[in-house]
Amino acid sequence: MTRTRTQGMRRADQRQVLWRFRGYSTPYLGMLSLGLGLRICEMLADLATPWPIAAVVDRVLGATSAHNPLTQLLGTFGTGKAAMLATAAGAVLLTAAVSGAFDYSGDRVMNGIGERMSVAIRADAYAHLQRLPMSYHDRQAVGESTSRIITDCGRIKDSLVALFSTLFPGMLSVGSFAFALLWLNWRFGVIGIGCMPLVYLIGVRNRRLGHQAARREREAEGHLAALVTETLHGIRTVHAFGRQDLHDHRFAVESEGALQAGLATTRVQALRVPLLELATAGGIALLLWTGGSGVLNHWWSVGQLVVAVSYLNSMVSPIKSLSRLSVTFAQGQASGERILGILDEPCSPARSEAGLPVRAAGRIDFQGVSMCYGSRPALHGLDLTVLPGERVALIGPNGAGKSTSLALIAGLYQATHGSVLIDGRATTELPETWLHRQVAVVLQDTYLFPGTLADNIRYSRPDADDAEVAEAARAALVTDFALHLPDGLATRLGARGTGLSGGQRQRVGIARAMLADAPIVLLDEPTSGLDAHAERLVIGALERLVASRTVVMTTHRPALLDMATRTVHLPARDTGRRTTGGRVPDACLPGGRPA
Ligand SMILES: Nc1ncnc2c1ncn2[C@@H]1O[C@H](COP(=O)(O)OP(=O)(O)OP(=O)(O)O)[C@@H](O)[C@H]1O
Repeated sequence: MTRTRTQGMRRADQRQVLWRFRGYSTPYLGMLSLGLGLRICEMLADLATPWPIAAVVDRVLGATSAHNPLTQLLGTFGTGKAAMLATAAGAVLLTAAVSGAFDYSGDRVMNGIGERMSVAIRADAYAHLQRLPMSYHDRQAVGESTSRIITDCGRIKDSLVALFSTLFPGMLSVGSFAFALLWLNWRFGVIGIGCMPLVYLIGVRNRRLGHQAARREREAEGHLAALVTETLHGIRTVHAFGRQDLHDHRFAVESEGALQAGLATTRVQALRVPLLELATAGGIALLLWTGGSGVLNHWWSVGQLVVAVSYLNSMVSPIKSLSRLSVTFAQGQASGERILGILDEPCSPARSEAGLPVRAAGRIDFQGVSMCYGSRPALHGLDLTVLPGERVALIGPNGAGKSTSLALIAGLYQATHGSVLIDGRATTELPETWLHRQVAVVLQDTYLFPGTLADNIRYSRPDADDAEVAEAARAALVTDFALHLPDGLATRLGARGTGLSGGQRQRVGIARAMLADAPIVLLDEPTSGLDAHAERLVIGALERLVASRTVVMTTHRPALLDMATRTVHLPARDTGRRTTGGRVPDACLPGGRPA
């Protein structure tokens, strides 16, 4: 009983998944009507297709024409047998050409709707993913997110294209042929319609099995993508330690999962065709038997039986396509769930900048701030005030929470207890866009994007003109090494800035921060990986960056510490509280609140 209820609920949820994307079709309702109109015209041409053949059978080849109203039309261009055959042949060609033209236009319109909708879904999912808080990205592997945006959106596209180019026209075809059979003779109609429930049941069963298999397959593929991305990110380490075999093994384990899920999908697909063939062959056998008896009893003509068999045959092809859709939709549904898994994650709300100064004075307050990453505590009861223009260095052992403190100022995370304030306003209440303009960050390793050196400097302020970029590059000592590059600041960088040394990348990071011209500068161990010479150069650049700004830095390097006007010591987590008090949580509850 419970199981049945759960299954029922799950099925309702599944329907909801597809329904949730309906809003994306609104801009294309006009196109949709046009596409349906074209499909109806195509359908009418398809319905006319067997009639010239039937007329030939009934009037030219000598069968009875009494029951076939269209035989008269055969004589339009002459009543000689040759003329009538030529008329029938021309009519067959004409209906095929008309049907083909409508098929082509209908396909273009309907496929276009599916393609456009899926592009919009992918764009929204990507935009939303980028705006999700760091806590989401911490728990989601990069490869997994990539796989969702690329592969899952691709599967949704396949489903939408199938919906518009196969499901709608297929249902229209099946319905029209069934109706035409009914119009020909109620017995034919009953046989045609009788096949449908069986076909529907086969489709439903396939969809249910296919959905489970597709969900397992997509999860396994997501894990594979995560594995590949992580290995390639760490490819230098892989080569340095020669551990390719280890990664081969991990890949093989994940691949096995994907293989089993893929095979399950194949099994579902393979069963579909024989079941369907059986159902439709039964229908045609019944039609031949009933139809043949009707011809023998002179209830209808041979030509009409030909038309009926042709209609039933024509019903089979869309029915097969429709049943094939069950697996496509099952995959689309599983992928839809994974995309909704992104779209349903809450982003921080957009806030107005009204009443905020263009430029903050630069005061920072930590008021009893504690921070947990999930259930892992990172910072405990920190009270600290940094006045405008001060340069504070946070020092302490590894894991004391120094980087976490900087991340809280930059608004990358929210404190689980207490508040971080900028000019007296809690960062959680500030609009993200405003906060990002007030805070510039130089990290331990500057990430460079594909593009030129100048593009990478301009990343912090896209509206900066060339002169401003060149000035930032000069002040951050980027020009010194850019002069030796083939195209200066216009030199294109390799992926993640390959071709530049660590110190050079840091100087580009400093130029970025300079161009941002923010009143608050955060330095997170910006010289930690550099040799003494590179460090001297980077510190030279940093001295220009920090002038007359509020600076909070973390560093273990004495040369950088010399730039600080004050140092604050953060203790190791288990040694208790920091200087000015605040309760120290021993653990964090799973919800992220300090215990
Ligand atoms: N994104 C994260 N997810 C989960 N735990 C994290 C994350 N970032 C940091 N931590 C944990 O929080 C604690 C504080 O880390 P943090 O990086 O702030 O320390 P730190 O003082 O800057 O250390 P270090 O001197 O080694 O850079 C550590 O125990 C760390 O493992």
